[in-house]
Amino acid sequence: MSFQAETLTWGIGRKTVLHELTFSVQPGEMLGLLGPNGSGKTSLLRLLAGLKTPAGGRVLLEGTDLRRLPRRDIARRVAFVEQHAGTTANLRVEDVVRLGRFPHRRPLAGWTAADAQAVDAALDRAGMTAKRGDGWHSLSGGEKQRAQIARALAQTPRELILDEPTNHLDIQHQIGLLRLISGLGITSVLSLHDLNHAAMFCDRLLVLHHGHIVADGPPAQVLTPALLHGVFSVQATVDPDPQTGRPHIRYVR
Ligand SMILES: Nc1ncnc2c1ncn2[C@@H]1O[C@H](COP(=O)(O)OP(=O)(O)OP(=O)(O)O)[C@@H](O)[C@H]1O
Repeated sequence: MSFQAETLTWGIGRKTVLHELTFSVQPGEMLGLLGPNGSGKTSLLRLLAGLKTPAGGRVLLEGTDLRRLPRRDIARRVAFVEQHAGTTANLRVEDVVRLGRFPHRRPLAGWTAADAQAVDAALDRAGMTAKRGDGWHSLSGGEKQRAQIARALAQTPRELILDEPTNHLDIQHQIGLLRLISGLGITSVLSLHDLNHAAMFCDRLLVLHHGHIVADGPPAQVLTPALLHGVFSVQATVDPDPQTGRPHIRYVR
């Protein structure tokens, strides 16, 4: 098992945001996290990345409670692309991507050929090689997003967590990014708002509603008209795509 959440609960002040969530993520699986605005997706992703501490229950990473793992050990294998991640420093794209190597570097050790190779490969996979020398502030929103993804890939993670990674991307780059993630062969957990994209690429979908898991399974099992109406308050028909057999949603206006 990559991640296991056991009766995971988190809240802020008196408000419980996530209610006793139990689920697991298999190694190599691409898990899509769906839910309306405010349903708790970002909170859950931050708990999985060890950036928040559960109020109840726990998160296990390959069987070990995240709270027992040093931050650096987590960073060596789990990469997190946050929503609105950025930097105020005037760094070049390449410098931002190089930050992904930090958890792998030993104190006083220099920059190695393996570090350079990981950065080059990450820039290439994220389609950012041509922009590597550009200043952060000169990038468009979508380019910043892809540079953050390159930073995460430079970390050579075994688990990749992404919070709405297709935000700000044009359609070509949305599809390209989801294809890239699904082709990595590593465990990934990502929140998405485009349900058809989730159906096209994810192995499994987990749906949150008011901080509760209301569905967990393969896309064809999860994305039913009843769920779309009950959770997302939309009328839609769902048919299997003739080529892939995966569900395709048509919304009713
Ligand atoms: N630091 C915080 N302070 C106050 N409320 C918070 C905080 N973090 C989360 N919440 C609340 O928890 C709930 C879930 O928020 P979260 O950002 O996890 O939802 P989400 O599903 O990612 O939403 P969206 O799709 O809009 O990004 C919201 O009601 C939010 O206001």
